[in-house]
Amino acid sequence: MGDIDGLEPGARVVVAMSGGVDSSVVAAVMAAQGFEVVGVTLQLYDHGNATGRKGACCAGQDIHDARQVAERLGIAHYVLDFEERFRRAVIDDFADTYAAGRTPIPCVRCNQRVKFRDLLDIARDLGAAALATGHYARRIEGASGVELHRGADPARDQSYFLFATTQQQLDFLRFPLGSLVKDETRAVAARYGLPVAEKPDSQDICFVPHGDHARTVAALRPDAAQPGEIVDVGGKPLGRHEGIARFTVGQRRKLGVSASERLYVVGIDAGRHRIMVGPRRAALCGEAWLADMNWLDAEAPPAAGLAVEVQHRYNEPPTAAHVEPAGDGRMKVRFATPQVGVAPGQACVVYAGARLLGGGWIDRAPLLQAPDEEAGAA
Ligand SMILES: Nc1ncnc2c1ncn2[C@@H]1O[C@H](COP(=O)(O)OP(=O)(O)OP(=O)(O)O)[C@@H](O)[C@H]1O
Repeated sequence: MGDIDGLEPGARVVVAMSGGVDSSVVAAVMAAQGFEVVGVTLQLYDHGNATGRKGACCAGQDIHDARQVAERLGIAHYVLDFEERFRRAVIDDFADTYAAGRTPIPCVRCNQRVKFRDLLDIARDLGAAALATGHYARRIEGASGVELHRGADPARDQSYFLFATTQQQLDFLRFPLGSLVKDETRAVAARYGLPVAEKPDSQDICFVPHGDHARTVAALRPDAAQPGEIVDVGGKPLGRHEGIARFTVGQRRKLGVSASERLYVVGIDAGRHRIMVGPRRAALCGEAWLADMNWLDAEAPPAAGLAVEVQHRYNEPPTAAHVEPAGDGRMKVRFATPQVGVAPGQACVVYAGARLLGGGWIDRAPLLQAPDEEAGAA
């Protein structure tokens, strides 16, 4: 297992332990290699709040699992109450983004605002030489600094969620699972007799029970759950919906309208609680404007018109594109092939092969065929 390079033998390392199999394996392997491992688990949310019992239900189980793994390994382990910070930095942003008709990615916000900021500071305060996580991404020492690369397991690669990582954070981080595939991780867990070796993979968004994100948003921002109209690109009503938070641009399932051809969400008008749908040709987008761009190689922002590959959604394959400054602080991406599902709020991440160069938040993604004015654009 690679990627613990640059650390002195026996150095103190903080491992971010979620209670899942991945970070448990990181802790086990680093402890076995002689590092002084300090496990830290963040209490991020608590579905047991309603019962008044702290740590009840899922979050509590994960903390319990992390504690058991730490005991088994004989390492120090701390649980930190981050609920308030996580709510402010991640959950509120998640709800606000949906309420604005956009599609959030809470995992990036969590890495950016919680794990790689507050937790990283705590690791430094604890005198650690590094903060290690169970992310599937590779960190490679390059000629001009540390580079971030896709994880070796294409089905697990999490580099997309790490696009907002700064060079300074990357210097301190370690991703020891980056060169493994998940089956290997589970085999290592079994070899070390970790109680979580068979634990199922965690759900998509840790703080959303049963994957029902619309319900979570509705509880926080009732406005996003207001019913509204579903219209075609000409503004003609086709049906009704139960809240804009149930939709993302590019969505084609569970639209609740029947049509002779397959329909996609092409726009979400939060002000009018309106979802606009259209056939594939109406859903195509040739360009996107990215805000809050983060380049990992700060010395070398790309030349105008840099030819790269971009990924505009986690589950989307990368696609050829040109990236250039838009002149207003944003970056403009021109897709070589028009794309469907370029959703404001998602990240558009720029790669050169397996190397992650940077990324930004999709701010605006105009459709190739502008819809009628009255229908309301994305
Ligand atoms: N509550 C938490 N406390 C501390 N670290 C965490 C927590 N949640 C996640 N992490 C860290 O962030 C990494 C990536 O988080 P993610 O939610 O994607 O986990 P995962 O891929 O399901 O991994 P795992 O099997 O370790 O849960 C984890 O491997 C772990 O190092």
